Amino acid sequence: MALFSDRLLREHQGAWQAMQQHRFVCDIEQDRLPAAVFNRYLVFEGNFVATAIAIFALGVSKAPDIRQQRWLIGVLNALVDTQIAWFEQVLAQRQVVSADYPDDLPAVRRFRDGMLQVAQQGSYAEIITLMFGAEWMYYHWCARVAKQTQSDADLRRWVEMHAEQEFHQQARWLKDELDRCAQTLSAEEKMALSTLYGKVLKWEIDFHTAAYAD
Ligand SMILES: Cc1ncc(CO)c(N)n1
Repeated sequence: MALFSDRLLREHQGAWQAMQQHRFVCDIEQDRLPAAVFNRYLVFEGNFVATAIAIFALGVSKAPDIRQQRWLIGVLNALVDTQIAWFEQVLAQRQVVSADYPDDLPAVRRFRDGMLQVAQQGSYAEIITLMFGAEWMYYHWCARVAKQTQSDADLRRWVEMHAEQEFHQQARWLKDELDRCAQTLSAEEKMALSTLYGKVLKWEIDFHTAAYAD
């Protein structure tokens, strides 16, 4: 049986490829991402991790049963403990001060507010679509790029964190969970999720472009 998640990937192949071949991704793959771009990305990305915590928390509150809640709380723990701690340490060590960077760039705001608004107002299936959109895409480029060298140790660690088994399983769980949700959705609801998935990829592309000041 054709999986709904695979249908989304197929329907948005163009945006998927644009993200996989994004300047940011290719610069990392070729070990030529300017440190200033990475620092700027770290500020935006650190803020997004805080948003992701809010999104997953809304997922916990809207989840159909304890099985999903147990898993999502595990994800929340990883974000709250491992990821947030990593940002605090890396930003301090690189002497990156968040206040020195713009906090109102349209592309960064659109991604954050778009994701958060859907999570607040939308269904559990919409939340799973958001995070499947973000994580499955991210795992794929990080797994590819991790085969190459990153001279910046912090950048190397960041890529590894998203190419590792634990993150792969997290992204995989979202894919399976989306397929499980889709079994009980109407054709119209599935069409709406496909549109949402396309928006997430578009927001992601623009978010990554915003790391470049030019
Ligand atoms: C911007 C962005 N998209 C997706 C992921 C994957 O969780 C991430 N960490 N950051």
